[in-house]
Amino acid sequence: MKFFSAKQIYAADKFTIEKQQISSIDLMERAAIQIFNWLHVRMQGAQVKIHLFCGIGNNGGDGLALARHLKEHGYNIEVNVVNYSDKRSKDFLINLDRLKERKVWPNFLERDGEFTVIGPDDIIIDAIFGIGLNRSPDPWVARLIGHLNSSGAFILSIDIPSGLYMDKAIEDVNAVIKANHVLSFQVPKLVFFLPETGVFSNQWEILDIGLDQEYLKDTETEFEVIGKSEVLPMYKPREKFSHKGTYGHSLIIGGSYGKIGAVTLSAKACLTSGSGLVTAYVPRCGYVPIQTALPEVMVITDKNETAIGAITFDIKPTVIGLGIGMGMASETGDALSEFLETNKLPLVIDADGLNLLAKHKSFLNKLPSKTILTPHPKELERLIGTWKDDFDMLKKAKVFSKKYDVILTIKGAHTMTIYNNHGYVNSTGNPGMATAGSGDALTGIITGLIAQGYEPLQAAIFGVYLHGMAGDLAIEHTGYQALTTSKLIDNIGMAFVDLFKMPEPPQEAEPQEKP
Ligand SMILES: NC(=O)C1=CN([C@@H]2O[C@H](COP(=O)(O)OP(=O)(O)OC[C@H]3O[C@@H](n4cnc5c(N)ncnc54)[C@H](O)[C@@H]3O)[C@@H](O)[C@H]2O)[C@H](O)CC1
Ligand SMILES: [K+]
Repeated sequence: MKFFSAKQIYAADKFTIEKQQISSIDLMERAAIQIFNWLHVRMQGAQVKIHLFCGIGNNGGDGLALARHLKEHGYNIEVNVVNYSDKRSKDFLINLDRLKERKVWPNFLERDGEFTVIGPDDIIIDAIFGIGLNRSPDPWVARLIGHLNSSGAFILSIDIPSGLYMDKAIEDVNAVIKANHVLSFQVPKLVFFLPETGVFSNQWEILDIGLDQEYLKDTETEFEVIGKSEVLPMYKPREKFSHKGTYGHSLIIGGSYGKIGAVTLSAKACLTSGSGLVTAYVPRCGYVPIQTALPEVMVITDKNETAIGAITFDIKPTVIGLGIGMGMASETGDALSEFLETNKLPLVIDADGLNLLAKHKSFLNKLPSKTILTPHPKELERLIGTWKDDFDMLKKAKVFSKKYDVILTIKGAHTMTIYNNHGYVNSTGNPGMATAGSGDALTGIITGLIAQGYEPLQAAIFGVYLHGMAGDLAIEHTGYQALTTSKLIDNIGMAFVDLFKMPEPPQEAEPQEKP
């Protein structure tokens, strides 16, 4: 699914209105009915106090239309208009009139007014700002937002938590609604996935308001979210008359004294993701542990006992995964430098491999095109320098990726793969995966996919998805805390199987229009 900019969403509205021959107020009504149905299915008429806070734009208009439906179904509502500007939108005004016709009189909140008391068991509907926010809220609106956040009430945000911008960082974290749940229209918003802004939406879901599918399909976007429907077409089925040579030979280079386990995990993940053959290249101290732990994996040892001192081998691998547990010894750096001079094989580089690239920036010019780098944020910082905020980070990552023609897979709650000015945001994975060796497994999976003939960019995107899905399947038996990388690797097979599972049918009753 794509991430659209606010401008593209407005264009989608316009396109839909023209094509479906409806008016903008009809689209707003659809949006409000969807939200009403969502609430009504869950609340079943419960008389919990619902405080609606509506701005003066179309987000506020959605809130007013929702208030009307709630009123008509006997809910216990109180409507507040957050009167932050006199430039009220047309559809806001139409819905204000429709509400007044039903004898609902909103409170108009002004700069110097008092705010209503809200109990912790009440519900707040946040319809103050939507995707149209373009400057910081006035201090009194920020104060109101703080009042709502500290009320302890459940906050349901319409479209986006008020105070979040669609395309830039927050200036004042105290002027953003902390939503318990967000009902967002038609498409996910990039800010739900970025670490600094994602924290304002505890949970979110998308409501279909019938925007034109053709427009959504044909419009190019800078970022997209990667789910099952995006990776399924990438999957390469196994051929009946194939043999292990068909699926490539991966070489995993890394390890140092005390960190042989990293290579073991990576090699195992590589094998499990389908690489035909896997060889580990490790210092001598790694020979016995890897041969013992992984009988399927071949081992080549370095001349040195405890750290890699020369990267030379007489096998012909398809792809190399490099850097896990490798350490930063100066002779290892020299070995990497020499290796990069002549290497033409596709590379996946992680951990100390990345730290060595950051330490010797000249190495970056020696990387084959479309080398995959898999940094976590600290490793990324060493490569691209510091950033002001998430948007700045994405900008710098794109510049870096372009400069060196590398694929950047930036690890996090929503791992993002950046290449060719485009970002692919992963949707699988869970906090249990913040555990030792998780990244080593990812390197192994991506390497294993390249071995089988996946293009590097596809291997990075698909590998990240499978890694997250394996983690998601594993926690069903372990919970977050007890998830180990070994257990994640044990679930890679089922992550492939899951690609072909149909989604479960919805459990809820069908939402209804008005009775
Ligand atoms: N296709 C859809 O997704 C639909 C979405 N709908 C809803 O419409 C809003 C977007 O509405 P818009 O009027 O463009 O913006 P806002 O409601 O966010 O209103 C902001 C309003 O105020 C001005 N403004 C911006 N920042 C400030 C500020 N700091 N202080 C004062 N005023 C400010 C700005 O110029 C706007 O005019 C979307 O989120 C959905 O909720 C439709 O209802 C259906 C289709
Ligand atoms: K909102």
